[in-house]
Amino acid sequence: MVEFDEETFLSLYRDKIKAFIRDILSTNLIRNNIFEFDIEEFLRTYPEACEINDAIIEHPRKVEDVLNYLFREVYVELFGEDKEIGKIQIAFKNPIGCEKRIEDISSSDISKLVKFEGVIAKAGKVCALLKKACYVCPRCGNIRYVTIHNYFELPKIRCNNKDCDSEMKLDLEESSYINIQELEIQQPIDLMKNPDDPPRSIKVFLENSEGIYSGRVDVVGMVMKKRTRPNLPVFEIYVKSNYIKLNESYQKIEVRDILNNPDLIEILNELGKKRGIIDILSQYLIPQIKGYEIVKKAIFLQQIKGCMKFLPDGTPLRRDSHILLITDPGIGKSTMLRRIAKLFPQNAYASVTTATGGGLTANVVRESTEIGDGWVVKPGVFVRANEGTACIDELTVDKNVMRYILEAMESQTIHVNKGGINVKLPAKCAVLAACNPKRGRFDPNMGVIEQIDIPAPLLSRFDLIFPLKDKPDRKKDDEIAEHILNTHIETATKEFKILGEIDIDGIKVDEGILKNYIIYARTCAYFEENHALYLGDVDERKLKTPHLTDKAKKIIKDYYINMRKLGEGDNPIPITARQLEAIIRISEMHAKARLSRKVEEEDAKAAISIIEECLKEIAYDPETGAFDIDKVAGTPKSKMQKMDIILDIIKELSAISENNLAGEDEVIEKAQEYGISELECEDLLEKLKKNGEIFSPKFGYYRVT
Ligand SMILES: Nc1ncnc2c1ncn2[C@@H]1O[C@H](COP(=O)(O)OP(=O)(O)OP(=O)(O)O)[C@@H](O)[C@H]1O
Repeated sequence: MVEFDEETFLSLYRDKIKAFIRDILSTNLIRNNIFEFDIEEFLRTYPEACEINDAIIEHPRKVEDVLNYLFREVYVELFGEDKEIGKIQIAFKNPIGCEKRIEDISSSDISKLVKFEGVIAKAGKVCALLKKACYVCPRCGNIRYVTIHNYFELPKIRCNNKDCDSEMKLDLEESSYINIQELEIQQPIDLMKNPDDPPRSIKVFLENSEGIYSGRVDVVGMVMKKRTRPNLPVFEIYVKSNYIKLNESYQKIEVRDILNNPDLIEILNELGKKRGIIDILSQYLIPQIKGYEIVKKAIFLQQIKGCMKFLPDGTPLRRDSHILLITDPGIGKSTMLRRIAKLFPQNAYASVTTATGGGLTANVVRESTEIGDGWVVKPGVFVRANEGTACIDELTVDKNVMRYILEAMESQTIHVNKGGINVKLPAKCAVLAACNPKRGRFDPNMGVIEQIDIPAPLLSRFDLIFPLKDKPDRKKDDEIAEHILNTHIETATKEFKILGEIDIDGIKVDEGILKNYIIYARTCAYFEENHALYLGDVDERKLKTPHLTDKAKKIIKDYYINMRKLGEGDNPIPITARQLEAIIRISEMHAKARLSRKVEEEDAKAAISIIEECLKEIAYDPETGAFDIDKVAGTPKSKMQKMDIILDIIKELSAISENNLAGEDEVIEKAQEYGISELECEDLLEKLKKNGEIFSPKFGYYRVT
């Protein structure tokens, strides 16, 4: 390491640095007591001063002290003396050549500047850190201000008056403090050399923090060491930082990569023109699973996401479609979910068998921390999947967990308020959930909805619900067996056909092209008008996106009106506005998936056919032989009628009884006159009790509320 000589440094860079600081101070306000020294910007202004970057990386603290001193000179020249100036800190931004993976940060980096990317795995409370310590000499009254760099040991300061050498005392009242927050940053799986290794993490002390609790971040900081035990020469590594930036969303970064690659754009645009491109790419999305074409298509469209739309007041409309797979065992649901979770860094997988409610949403727990009172926020899967897809397997194994999932899906934010930490974390993600039926396998003699062990409020959150039954079918079984055997042969011989790249009219499509196509479509980057936005500062509100044509709007409206007609009179209500919005969202996804500038008839028809595929499986009421969307909301029309009959029976019996109560046996006996079996009557009584429509003041007796 080249030694740092302050004299030489000042002689080389003093004037350039002061001029650079003066320019910035003359045009920018200082936010949050941080002056960001943008190294890239400085080198663009003074390209001949390139060694300064190495000096900063090798000796960040010494250069920071010199810059602090020069900053103060310029500040006083421009604005005069200011007692607040002592609190202002220098933050290094955009250093060049010190990017590292978390797993590569080691003792050789101690006291050096590093830049790394990671996901916030834990975030403590924002506390106050003694930054500029005021020391007073008890003998001669001399005062000294000392910047504290090492949090774990306060320096012993002696008086520097010529005839006094007393040890000075710390005056906490006159010292100045800054915010500090303890974070644990975890290496993202997509940046791991070996994704199967346990992810590495590092402790970061963020100075001047405004409070950051989740997200993927870029960190620039100095590697420090902290003795693990007083008399042991062993040190723990951590990073002291005052520059942390929420990573730009992956879409923006990837779009830039695409837009800077004209050949790739040409391939993607060509693909968008191919007939049946959506069906082809949907099948290629999950190559290891044979069949379930419409499910894979819905999952592919879910990855494309709907159009970003905002109300006049700036409120974003939900553009994600939530999908639920309810399958017999061994269908391949876990394989599908894991495949989607691995597709993009912002997609995440969790199984309710191992996750807790907090693990899925966010937890505030007490942990051993270096600073603060130990309360830390641990973002869960929904927060980590922000802007992506949360793949939740075995959804129904824990009823308590479903309550957490409902909140996340309704508000797309996770609110945590515990241990003095009160924050809202973003969880704008699509949900791809999967579970088995109530009894583990579908019973062909019961309706689908009765076999779904999910509370109605959560069930109705899903735009698309696919019950996948494992019915023996010679042709299908033959195809699946052939497919599984071939994929196993391919993985053994490494000659990939099914799992390898595909050829679409001469265009070779591999996983990379597929991912780029999805991002290209999802972000509407195929609109030339959006290129400038993505190459500059992206403002989603200004993005051009496809919109419904009149013909598409008419098709959707006619479908909705006709389906609602089925609900006239005493018929069950077949569809609600929520399904209408789902059709709009899926139509937009379909248009984007073929790189269309408009949502046209074919998109509307495709969306309706997907919705119909679901409705016919889950909202079909065998008793009435019609669609009944209330089945999804929990009570089909025919069941609603039966509940009304039971209520009337209880009212009649209560009116003529001495104790004004209806006995269960009489209710069951009377109900049989209306064709309601004993078992069903007991089920209906339970439902009515749960709805609070009846209550039981005495065991075996009921009264209408
Ligand atoms: N249609 C299919 N095509 C190819 N492989 C399949 C298909 N269905 C199941 N498999 C294979 O069967 C195995 C079981 O799949 P998986 O574990 O995803 O089933 P599952 O639906 O999650 O089962 P469970 O509900 O019991 O968890 C996997 O190796 C999967 O690749």
